Amino acid sequence: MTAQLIDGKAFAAGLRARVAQRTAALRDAHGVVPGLAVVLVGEDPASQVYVGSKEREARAAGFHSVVHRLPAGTSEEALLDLVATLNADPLIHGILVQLPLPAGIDENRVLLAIDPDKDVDGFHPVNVGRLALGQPAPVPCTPRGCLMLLKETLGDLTGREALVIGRSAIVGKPMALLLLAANATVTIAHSRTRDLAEVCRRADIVVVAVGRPGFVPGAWLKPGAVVIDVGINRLPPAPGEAKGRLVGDVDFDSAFQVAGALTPVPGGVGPMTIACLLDNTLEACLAAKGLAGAF
Ligand SMILES: Nc1nc2c(c(=O)[nH]1)N[C@@H](CN(C=O)c1ccc(C(=O)N[C@@H](CCC(=O)O)C(=O)O)cc1)CN2
Repeated sequence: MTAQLIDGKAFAAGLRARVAQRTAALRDAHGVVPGLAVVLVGEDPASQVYVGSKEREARAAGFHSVVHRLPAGTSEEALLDLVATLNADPLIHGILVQLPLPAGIDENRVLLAIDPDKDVDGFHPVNVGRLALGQPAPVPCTPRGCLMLLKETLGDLTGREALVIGRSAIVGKPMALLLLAANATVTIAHSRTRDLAEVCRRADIVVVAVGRPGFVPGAWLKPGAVVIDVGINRLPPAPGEAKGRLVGDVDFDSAFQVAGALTPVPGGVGPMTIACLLDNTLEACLAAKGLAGAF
């Protein structure tokens, strides 16, 4: 038996369509249009692609969509001024500063400047605290998308042994909190974890976010485990290729033989990130208008 492929691309398309429908209903009933501002500093090629997709998908959902593209040499103070302007803009309900920022800009200071109620990335310390305390908060988009795919695949996660490999603030830590809130038994593994293969073999759910191509081989997996691969790594181009292939943090071919279900790269977790961003923005807009839960 080989693994079921978890189609994040299709799931994300469905989520985007639901956001677009709710957005149209909100506009028709109240004349309110969700506004998303994305800030990109510098010319990182991958970030340019992601920000372009965010702009396009926000428009397609019926949002007021604004992108601020700033040169790499932008000062931290200028960026903070822009964030303050967006915080005060009543047409903007969600603000996202694309990461990574160029060296020399203090990422934590910038994220701290975003109004927590407009922080559709869920990276502000207030929202991190709310998530840790189980209070309503915007949830970081990638782990939120992973949780949706897990629930779609497994249903109730109660009592499942879940392993998160990676402890970043953007993926690993919020992922562990979300799994805990879903009543899974959660282990976080990282670069200092001893005998990772053994820890992995006990897990019903494995979420991998380490940024190392093919890091988890099929031999580490419990047969039937559900594997969520967050990694997006571009390999060097093979002879005759213009661009290298995209691969995940899981060795797909060997994992496919052992896992019960597995996300592909591309087409797994990645598309969920932008779909969840749209959903977080709509929720932020509804909350700002006192309409949470109404659409
Ligand atoms: N402020 C933020 N910065 C970054 C975030 C984030 O959530 N907030 N996440 C990543 C990048 N990211 C969105 O910003 C992102 C990554 C990947 C994808 C995606 O759809 N990937 C495709 C493949 C795309 C390709 O061909 O290159 C896939 O996996 O199928 C969307 C968004 C870092 N920065």
